[in-house]
Amino acid sequence: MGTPPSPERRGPFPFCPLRIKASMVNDSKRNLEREALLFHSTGRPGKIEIHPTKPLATQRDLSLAYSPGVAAPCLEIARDPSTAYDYTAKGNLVAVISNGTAVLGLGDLGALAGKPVMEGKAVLFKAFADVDGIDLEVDTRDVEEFINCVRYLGPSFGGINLEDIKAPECFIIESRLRELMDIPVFHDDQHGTAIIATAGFLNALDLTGRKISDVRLVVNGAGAAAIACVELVKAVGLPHENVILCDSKGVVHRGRTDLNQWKSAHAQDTPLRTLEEALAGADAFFGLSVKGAVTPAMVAVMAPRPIIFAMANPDPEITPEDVRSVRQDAIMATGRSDYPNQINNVLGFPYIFRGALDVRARTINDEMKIAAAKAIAALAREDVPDEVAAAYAGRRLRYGPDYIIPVPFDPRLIAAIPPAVAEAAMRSGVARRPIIDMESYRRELSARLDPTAASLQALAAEVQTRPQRVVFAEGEEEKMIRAALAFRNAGYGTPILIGREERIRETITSLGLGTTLDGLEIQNAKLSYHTKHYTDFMYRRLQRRGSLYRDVQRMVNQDRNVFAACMVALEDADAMVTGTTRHFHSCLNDVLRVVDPTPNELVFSVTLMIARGRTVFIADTNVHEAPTAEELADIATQAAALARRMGHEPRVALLSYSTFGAPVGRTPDRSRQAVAILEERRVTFEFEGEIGAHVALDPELLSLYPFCRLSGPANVLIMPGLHSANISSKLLQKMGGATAIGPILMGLSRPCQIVPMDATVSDILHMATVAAAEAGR
Ligand SMILES: NC(=O)C1=CN([C@@H]2O[C@H](COP(=O)(O)OP(=O)(O)OC[C@H]3O[C@@H](n4cnc5c(N)ncnc54)[C@H](OP(=O)(O)O)[C@@H]3O)[C@@H](O)[C@H]2O)C=CC1
Ligand SMILES: CC(=O)C(=O)O
Ligand SMILES: [Mg+2]
Repeated sequence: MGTPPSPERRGPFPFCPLRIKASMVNDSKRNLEREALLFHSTGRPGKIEIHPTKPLATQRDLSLAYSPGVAAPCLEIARDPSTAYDYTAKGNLVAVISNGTAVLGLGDLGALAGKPVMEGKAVLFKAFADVDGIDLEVDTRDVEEFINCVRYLGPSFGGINLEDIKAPECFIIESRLRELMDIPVFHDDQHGTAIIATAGFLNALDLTGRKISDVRLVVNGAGAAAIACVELVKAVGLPHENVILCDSKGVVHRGRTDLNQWKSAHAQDTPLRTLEEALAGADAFFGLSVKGAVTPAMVAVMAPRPIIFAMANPDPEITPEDVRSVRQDAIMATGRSDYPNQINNVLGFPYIFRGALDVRARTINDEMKIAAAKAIAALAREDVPDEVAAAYAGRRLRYGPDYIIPVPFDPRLIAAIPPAVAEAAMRSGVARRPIIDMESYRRELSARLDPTAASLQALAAEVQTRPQRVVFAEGEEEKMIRAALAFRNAGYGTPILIGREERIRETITSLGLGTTLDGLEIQNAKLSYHTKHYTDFMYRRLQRRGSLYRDVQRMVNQDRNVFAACMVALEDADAMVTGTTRHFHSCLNDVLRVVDPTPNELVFSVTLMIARGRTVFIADTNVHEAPTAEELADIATQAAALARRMGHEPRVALLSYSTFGAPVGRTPDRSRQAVAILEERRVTFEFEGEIGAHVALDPELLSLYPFCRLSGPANVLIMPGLHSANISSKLLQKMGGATAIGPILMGLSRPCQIVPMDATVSDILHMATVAAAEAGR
């Protein structure tokens, strides 16, 4: 590793290029599995926890939340059950209920083993549609026992999302529970899948110029998802005789005596017996069965411009690569997020329940399902706004064969699907609380979502299209190695680990993270052929700042941060990340010895805090102990620019303990002067101060100051000093349960990021991505 590369490997990036080999693909799969296990087990095990929405700190709180006060809402609800929606969480709460008999396409794993999927669905409910989901795993395969367990849960929830229950039991369970309960009961694998598949199908028909009445569809799988998909496409116009269904025994035909009533309803009088025979000349294929059920030879004989939706999870019936090997004219979709056209019920259930809950629908009927399918199909045909396209950079998000369905991180989904569902519920008479003003409902829906997830996704996508060489300075540390491998596997570019190759290799092997170093680069500072060049560079910088040549030589040889920063400064790498073994300031000093600040910018840090669906940018969380008014104005300006880059229209508050002059003091003066400087600079973002955090974040308190120039609660909080910024962000994390992204180091002329010492692998990966995105701009 320490020898110079051969001349032909020199160039803008004089190191080994990223090579994708079979061993890397296997490693990547193994890494994903290991990372998934660590993801689920790190910190508090699992993916969800419950937060109270009311204070419970005093005797008074206790007597309101619990006995004796709680008696009042109990009596109100007893008198008028509909007030349960006013006094309890019922109206926004959905139970994700499973017995684990058809967990994804993995089969009957049982109730307990299905729990990670159900927790995942609960998380998606929250993240995409602000619905509170809770998973309930019911440990029985007996239909009656299952029904009896669920039927009495109605008072607790606004809706029931049944998940991963195999056919045919799921049909009986769902239809009986729908009769027994007066809240929506929705089997996601049936209807969620059917809605999304139908939306994609309508668009694929449109793009291939087919009329639904002429199309011949073959469906592999005759279980929950497949039967529901067939029923919905028939409901939108596909003739019954045009659909051939296959199960594990082949074509579902009239001559079979082993069919249940749900399969029988779709059986055809046909001589066809196998999937292969059925696919000859077929226009379209839906796979809702198992991995690998379809071969390239089968799709080779389909009609011209075939529509192929291989939706088994986690692995499709046939991969897009295998389809492409025989059919370049196919419209191809899978259930996965790593290929174009993801036909997955994640696009449906959060939003369908959002709409149904918001009108307190009694049920989710066919009108609501068809309205959802049409809304999704219509959204895909609309022009994709820049911020959505940016989140999937490198993918052509324009209505066409590779974009027949919106992408999951499209923030327009929440304003498009729930209103369609709610309107259909009102039209079909199942809405118990109709929405009068649809326009303001749409606005409310958009405001429910925080743009941070989409903007982080945008950064990741940006990096995937412009991969970068990122130095992971503490290259022998386990967390850094794991983050570097994740960086490589995500296609973000080449990670460069600083350290001894043998040590790094041993760690990778002992972690079971594969055997290949392909796509990774290792630089041992002591042996590197760069050392001389870097030492000369550093000596030029430090010779008049008290350093002898030998001091500088030792620094480059022994200090990984200095070596890594030299790589970045001299453009042997694009960005760096460090911080897990030394304190922030020590790392920052190392970096500042090598990398200059951007002219006219201040070096400081911003931390994004995400709590309860709201993001605030807090600055300066790490660098300036007592910023001057001028510095506060610079921090405000640079932080506002970052917020804007991340999809948030900045509303900057210069915080203090004082609000508009009360009480007076020296610290508020600095914030007030900073506001005056921003006024002079005629900046193009909203700002206000000095102002207390409680006022800046609360629209009601803000309304007490009608002259205040913030149009809504602040989202960029400029603290008067390091103590308040640093302490409040840590308090938010530790006591408020906020998620932190950062600190993001601002104002350096080359991208270098320093993670906190307790950073997780995901934190390091996030910051490497932030640094790489900055390098790519
Ligand atoms: N993309 C998405 O959003 C979704 C995808 N799915 C996927 O659909 C698949 C089925 O799920 P679900 O309907 O819930 O499960 P079910 O258990 O209800 O149904 C499975 C069906 O697959 C059939 N099957 C199994 N092996 C084969 C085979 N080799 N050839 C043909 N058919 C076969 C079974 O046949 P038999 O009746 O003879 O046993 C059964 O009809 C899973 O892979 C799941 O991940 C499900 C929901 C959503
Ligand atoms: C996506 C989903 O629900 C499934 O594969 O079961
Ligand atoms: Mg499922």
